[in-house]
Amino acid sequence: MAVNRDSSVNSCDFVLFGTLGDLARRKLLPAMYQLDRAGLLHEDTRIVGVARSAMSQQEFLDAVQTALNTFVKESLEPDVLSRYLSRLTYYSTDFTDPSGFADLKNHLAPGSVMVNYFATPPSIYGAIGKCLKENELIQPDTRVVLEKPIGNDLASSKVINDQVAEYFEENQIYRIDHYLGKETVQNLVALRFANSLFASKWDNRTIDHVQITVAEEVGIEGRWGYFDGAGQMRDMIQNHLLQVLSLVAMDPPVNLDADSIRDEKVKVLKSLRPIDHTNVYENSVRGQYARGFLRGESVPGYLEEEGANTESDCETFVALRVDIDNWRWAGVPFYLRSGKRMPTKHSEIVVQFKNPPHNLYKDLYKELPPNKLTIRLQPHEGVEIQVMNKVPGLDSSTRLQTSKLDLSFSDTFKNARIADAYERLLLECMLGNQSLFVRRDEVEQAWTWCDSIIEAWQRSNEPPKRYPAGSWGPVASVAMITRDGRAWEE
Ligand SMILES: NC(=O)C1=CN([C@@H]2O[C@H](COP(=O)(O)OP(=O)(O)OC[C@H]3O[C@@H](n4cnc5c(N)ncnc54)[C@H](OP(=O)(O)O)[C@@H]3O)[C@@H](O)[C@H]2O)C=CC1
Ligand SMILES: O=C1O[C@H](COP(=O)(O)O)[C@@H](O)[C@H](O)[C@H]1O
Repeated sequence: MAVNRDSSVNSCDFVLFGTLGDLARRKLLPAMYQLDRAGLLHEDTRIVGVARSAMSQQEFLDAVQTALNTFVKESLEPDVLSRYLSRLTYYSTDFTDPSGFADLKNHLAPGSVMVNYFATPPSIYGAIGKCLKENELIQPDTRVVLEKPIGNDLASSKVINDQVAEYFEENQIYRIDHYLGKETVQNLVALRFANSLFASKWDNRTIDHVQITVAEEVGIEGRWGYFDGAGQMRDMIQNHLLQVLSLVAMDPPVNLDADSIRDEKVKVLKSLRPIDHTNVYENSVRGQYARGFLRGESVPGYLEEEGANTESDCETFVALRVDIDNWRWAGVPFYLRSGKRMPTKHSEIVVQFKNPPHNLYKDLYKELPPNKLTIRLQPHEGVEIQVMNKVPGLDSSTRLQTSKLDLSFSDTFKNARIADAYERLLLECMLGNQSLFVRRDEVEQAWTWCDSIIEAWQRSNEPPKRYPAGSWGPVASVAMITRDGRAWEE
């Protein structure tokens, strides 16, 4: 059943800064096409692509069509394509030159809400804000969408947030974490709060521990320049994994309003037990992939990637044991791991429940296999519950077996298309709903916690542990969880 809310999108001027860049071509322009195809763009909505290169309108349309041909999975529908292309205009300027913005208003429709998407390096967010302001292009209903990373640490994130805050109020700022746009991540909230089965069993009385794995098969995809200055901690943990953890661990929000949800998420982030030089060895593992095999093919190690600097100690894998020091989660560890060049792309949350207080089947099992709730984020999106069952039969002694209640999205919601995360996020932004976007205090709290770990790693001066590409990371990550008498879900 649909949540009752006004989903009609007002007409927007969607102004895409960095329209010729990788993100715009791979994700944003295709996502807008899909929204148009689904009838979710107002007929007056326009898309203004802004970039530095001089280019004619026709050359721009050709470039967009090439991007759509390459990155839209379905074949393009001619009538949708022509409607979509007719919404587009190209505007060329340097984003740091206010005089270059003088004509931009001629591309905007009076009465439309202006949604500015900064698909550019964060270092120029402030400069673009200044140019918009000086050209009187910022109204109270104007919005701005910011891409990650917001900074490289707490200090630099504050600088970027301060720069943007000079021109936009917090209720105008939409910070992207594309994991929040994934269907399965949104389903987490529904699963937790629309089912009494879970709502009443979601704390340290029933749950033993939680695992969150985001494994990527890809390496750094030619992005050495960016990635080597970031590493997996900043690239994935600081944002995506901590956002997922917050949704798993948060208390029930008062309602589904953006700030109600974000208030609860930030409380979780504030309750994360700090990891610093005193406890970093027990609670963290850093790894870096070496040459290995993926699907039978030899793949290069991190230090052999294009653009590589052979000295780099940058991590491509992180495993963490995280404690949440609050009433609900005291004594329940959350194990997080994320890495590049894992055997397969595979992201999931596993909630492992405690065993019943007394084992009636000790003749069969010294310890009963635990109930597990697995939320498969991607691929094969779905939810699975591991339960114990009696094996049918007239045997004199009872036999038990673990089996799975499997709610695969593709089987359950037949023919439902799983929208790309950016489609959902762009739509919500045009609707003016900030609940799937990250508030400033969340970003800064996440940085505070991650900075302490990064600092402890730097202080220890220990290089990351090597793991062969195509494996599940360094053995030290297995040792970390085994010390607690637990095991990673494989
Ligand atoms: N690509 C991805 O998958 C992801 C990207 N991001 C983030 O999104 C943002 C954009 O990334 P991406 O698309 O990969 O980057 P690109 O470098 O491919 O694109 C950035 C665009 O910004 C333009 N630009 C930069 N400076 C100026 C300027 N002063 N004036 C005018 N144009 C300028 C560039 O123009 P020109 O070509 O003329 O230099 C380019 O078109 C970054 O913050 C990145 O971290 C986040 C998640 C994933
Ligand atoms: O933000 C990022 O995410 C991708 C992984 O996203 P997914 O949707 O494919 O799971 C990651 O590869 C990239 O390094 C990072 O910047």
